[in-house]
Formats: sequence, C-alpha cells, structure tokens
Amino acid sequence: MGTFQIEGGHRLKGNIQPQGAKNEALQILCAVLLTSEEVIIHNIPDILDVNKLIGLLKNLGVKINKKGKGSYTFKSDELNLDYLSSDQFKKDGSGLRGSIMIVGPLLARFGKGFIPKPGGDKIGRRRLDTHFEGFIKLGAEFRYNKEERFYGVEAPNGLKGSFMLLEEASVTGTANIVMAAVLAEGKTTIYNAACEPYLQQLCKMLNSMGAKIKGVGSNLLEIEGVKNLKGCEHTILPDMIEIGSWIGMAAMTKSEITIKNVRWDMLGLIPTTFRKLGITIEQRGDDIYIPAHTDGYEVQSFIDGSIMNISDAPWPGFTPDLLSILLVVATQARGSVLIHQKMFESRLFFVDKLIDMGAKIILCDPHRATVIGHDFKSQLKATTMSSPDIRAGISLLIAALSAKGVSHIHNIEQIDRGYEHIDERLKAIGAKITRT
Ligand SMILES: CC(=O)N[C@H]1[C@@H](OP(=O)(O)OP(=O)(O)OC[C@H]2O[C@@H](n3ccc(=O)[nH]c3=O)[C@H](O)[C@@H]2O)O[C@H](CO)[C@@H](O)[C@@H]1O
Ligand SMILES: C=C(OP(=O)(O)O)C(=O)O
Repeated sequence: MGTFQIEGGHRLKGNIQPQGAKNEALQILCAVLLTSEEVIIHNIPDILDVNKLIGLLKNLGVKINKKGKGSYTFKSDELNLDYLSSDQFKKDGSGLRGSIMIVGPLLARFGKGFIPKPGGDKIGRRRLDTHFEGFIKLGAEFRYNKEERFYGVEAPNGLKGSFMLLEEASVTGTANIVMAAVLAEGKTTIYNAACEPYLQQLCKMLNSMGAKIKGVGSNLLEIEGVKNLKGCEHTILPDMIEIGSWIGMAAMTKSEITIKNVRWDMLGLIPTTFRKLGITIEQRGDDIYIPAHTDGYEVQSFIDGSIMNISDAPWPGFTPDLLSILLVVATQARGSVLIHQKMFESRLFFVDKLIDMGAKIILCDPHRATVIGHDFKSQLKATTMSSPDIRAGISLLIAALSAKGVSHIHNIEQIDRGYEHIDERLKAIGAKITRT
C-alpha cells in the first residue's frame, strides 16, 4: 500500500487541465463490446480503475492499441468467452465497480453475460437489482450463485424490447440496460432513467454507432432496437468530479487556480453548490477561475435565513461524489452547514479523521454531518490517516494540504483509482507532496 507525505500550509498557483471522466470512461469502454468494428476513444484517463477495465477487456480478447496519451483503438471481433468462466475473470471482475457494465453488451450480442460481485467503493450497500430487473424485463433469465456471489443472465433466443419503470435511477444500471436494449428486438422504454452527462455521452456514442435512442438527457429514454452496430470515434468529457475536487482544493488552500476547458455546459449544479459555501467561481470562456480566498469564504443561508443544507440527488441534482469534498471545505468556512448524504450510508465515517485534525463536525447519523467552520482562525493539525474510499481519500488530501505540519495518507490506491498522477500535478502547482 502506498503513502503520500504532505507538508501542508503552502499555497498553490497555476493552471490545471482536468482528466477525462472516470465514470464516463467505464461506460464507454464497456460499449466497445457491442460491435465487431473498430472503436476509437480519446481522453481516456490514466487511472487505476480504468486501467483495470482495459486489462479485463484485453483478457476477454478485445484487441487494444494505444495511439497516444489517452487515445486507444478497440476491436471486439474475436472475443474469448471462455474467459468468463475462468478464475482470472472472477479476480478481474471484482476489482472495480464499472466491470458490471460488461454484462449488458455481452447479453445483447452473445446471449449471455456474467459478473462476480463487482468491487468499487465500500460506501454502504450497493445493490444491483435495477440492472438485473431491467435485463429480466428484456426477456433474460437470471441466476445468482450466493456462495460464489456470481451473477448470470442468459437470453438464448435474444432480447425483446419492453417498457420499464426503474425502481431507482441507477447510473450504471441505466447504462447497462441501455447497452442491452440497443440490440434488442423492438422498442424499449426506460422511465426513471439516470441522465448524468456520463449517460448522455454513452447514448451519443451509441447513436453514432447506429443505435436509435431518443430522449437523451431526460429520464425517459426510448430505444428502437437495431440488428447490429458499427464502429465510431468518441471523446470523453472532462471529469466533473475531478473539477469539483480542484475547486475545493483551491478554496481550502487559499490558492489562485484556473481549471482549463471544463465544459461548463455539463457541470450542472456543481458551481452553484460550491458558491453556497461562499466560494468565488468565475467563468472565463470555458475555464473556471478561482481567486485566492485570502479573506476566507462565508456559507450562505436560505432566503428565509435558515441554516444551509447541502444534499445529493440523482442528476440533475447534486452528485453524491462531491459531498465529501464540500464537507472538508466547509470545515474552514465562516458559518455552519448541514451535509446530508442521502444515497450512501457509510460515506461520512471518514469525518472522524477530520475531527482528529481539529475540525468541528457533529456526525448526527450515518447520513448527516453538521460542520461548524473555523473561518481559518484555527488551522487543521497534520496527522496520519488511511484513505477509506476514493472521495474521502481526496478530501483527506485536501485537509492535509491546508493543515499545519506534515501528514501521511496511507492506502492511496483508493485515490489513484480516480485521480490521474495527482501527486505530479499537485507538485507542478506548488504542493509539497511525495509518494512512498
Ligand atoms: C462507476 C460509477 O459510475 N459509479 C457511480 C455510480 O455508481 P452506481 O451506478 O453503482 O450507483 P447507483 O446510481 O446505482 O446508486 C447509488 C446509490 O444511490 C442510491 N440511489 C440511487 C438512485 C436513486 O434514485 N436513489 C438512491 O437512493 C442507491 O440505492 C445506491 O445506494 O453512480 C453513483 C451515484 O451517482 C456514484 O456515486 C458513483 O460514483
Ligand atoms: C463511488 C465512486 O466510484 P465507484 O462507483 O467506482 O466505486 C466514485 O467515483 O466516487
């Protein structure tokens, strides 16, 4: 397990180019299984989870060529489906959450799809019911081996389009069902579909491959099945969660940072929500400019004067993946805020580490934490900690960068899952961080 050593209290300054979006990349990479033709993808982030999925695709027989930084070609014309019954597949498939999305494309194209219980963040229960209920609606037979925690779906006679109202707007669930439905016979309607930019991008890519998906960007998708799909070229969006992480980092370290080419039109409520903590975010063309917050930042209140409350909701609501970052940034704000993580039940436990560092936080219950900001009157104290999940990990890193003294963060593989060469990029803008 790797460790970051961070000497806190230094201001950062400069430009940041965001990486390609992790959660989009995981969907897009699975979609290459839907065609035997070549698919070219640009802006693939060089991060642990994405590299693991590329490794899995390679073991499945996908021909993969790296063409340049972030650009690859994929050809799924001679797959080795026996790999799906191998021990290696059990290991590869359980290594990340995104692997679950190979099931839809395999089911659609080859009539069967398998997956061991996927990995990903340990942030509470992460059910897969939406995925499999969707496949069942399309006519697949489902089985689950409880002992081995191995899921399987089969549709030897092909899939048939259907109407489905999803129980919850699951992100990877919607992607999986869409990828199955594009090759099903007839029309599929998915209501209560997730509609994150990740999904919009996936649908855009599938349409460019010859799929017929309507309603992209909404929670009502209408899909007319086609017989087969062709190759395409696709570019992944900048990672909005990484962009939010840089905003938080800039504010908490009182640094002046420009985040380049962010695709403002795809950021949803992210800028608005950081502004609720009093953070100045300027739009300069397609860049985000964050001035040095030398006088700190003040939490706003609602129109009726009541205490600020920030919570997550399915898109276009505020993404749950940035709540841990907002929470850490709030520890130095002027004022108090209630952070309410509605989706995941174990994602706020990392606040213990922040409390150890001197932050004023009351963990009300597993979903809610009240943060009473220090207004920079008291600096956090450096400490040694371990990263429990990807977003808690980056939040602890932000805390360490603003703290007094030298901190150590263990288990940094959690951060490497989703942040491309974070130490190198931080060093380039003035951070004192080393990897051991
Ligand atoms: C690889 C990937 O893309 N991972 C993302 C994906 O995970 P993933 O697709 O696994 O997450 P889901 O959207 O399925 O659900 C996440 C959690 O939210 C709950 N839930 C979901 C929808 C809803 O309407 N109500 C509700 O309570 C679910 O019960 C579950 O506990 O979406 C999550 C929610 O944005 C993000 O945190 C993850 O980063
Ligand atoms: C929870 C996350 O990832 P995953 O779904 O891959 O665990 C995340 O990206 O914040």
